[in-house]
Amino acid sequence: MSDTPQSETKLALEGVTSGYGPVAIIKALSLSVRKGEIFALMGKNGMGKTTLLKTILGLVPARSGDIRLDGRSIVGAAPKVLIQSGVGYAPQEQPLFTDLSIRDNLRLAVRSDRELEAALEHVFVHFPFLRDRLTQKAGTLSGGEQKMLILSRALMLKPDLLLIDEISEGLQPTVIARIATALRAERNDRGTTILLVEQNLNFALDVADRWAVLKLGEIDDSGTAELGSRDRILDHLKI
Ligand SMILES: Nc1ncnc2c1ncn2[C@@H]1O[C@H](COP(=O)(O)OP(=O)(O)OP(=O)(O)O)[C@@H](O)[C@H]1O
Repeated sequence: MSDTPQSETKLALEGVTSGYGPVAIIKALSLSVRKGEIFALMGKNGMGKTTLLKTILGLVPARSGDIRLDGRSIVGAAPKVLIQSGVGYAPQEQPLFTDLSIRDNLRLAVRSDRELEAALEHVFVHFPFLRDRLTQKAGTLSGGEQKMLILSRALMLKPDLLLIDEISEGLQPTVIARIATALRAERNDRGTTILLVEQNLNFALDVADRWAVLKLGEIDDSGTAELGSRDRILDHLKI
């Protein structure tokens, strides 16, 4: 997976090991994501997908190896600094403040009220329903609407690299289709690079250019999203 020329690489992991306490979850993993690419990382429960995203963001420290963004090492960088310099993160756990309004939840993603208005316009392009519901408490949104709000928050600072953790989990096909449209538009219009952790194979293969399967913290298989990928990935996801 390291055949990509350096000039076209947005994100490169080289021999990265990370985990919790003495336990290594990600094991000497190497992965490279090209600029403007949508890359789907799949794997069964507990294989380390979320840990990998958190390691990229610095929420879980890399014990060894290197992580490079646009060719520069980001190991040891503070998550806040990475987010302010163009990395968007839509976490799997519901990270909304349910008693706060939609506007206030989105306000948390930007540095000033001045930045807020322009950022809101950017997310309204993808999810126009939010425009009329800014004062509504986030906790009163449906599950699907909350996921769209979580994604909107990650999009507020117009990231160059978007890390998304199982956004499709528990969602109806119509909501998944809206999210797929938004992700394609972000990539096509702005060249955003997207690393997607997914269990929904149809959604992943619908939006992704390439995929990899993670097994016990290592890349078990990888390929381009094309006819034939489905059965190959399904084989890896069998219990
Ligand atoms: N904070 C933590 N402390 C200790 N172990 C953890 C912690 N978070 C996750 N783990 C363990 O790390 C392993 C990988 O978890 P991770 O959440 O990265 O997997 P995943 O592939 O994202 O799974 P899922 O698809 O179920 O979300 C699991 O065995 C999990 O129990």
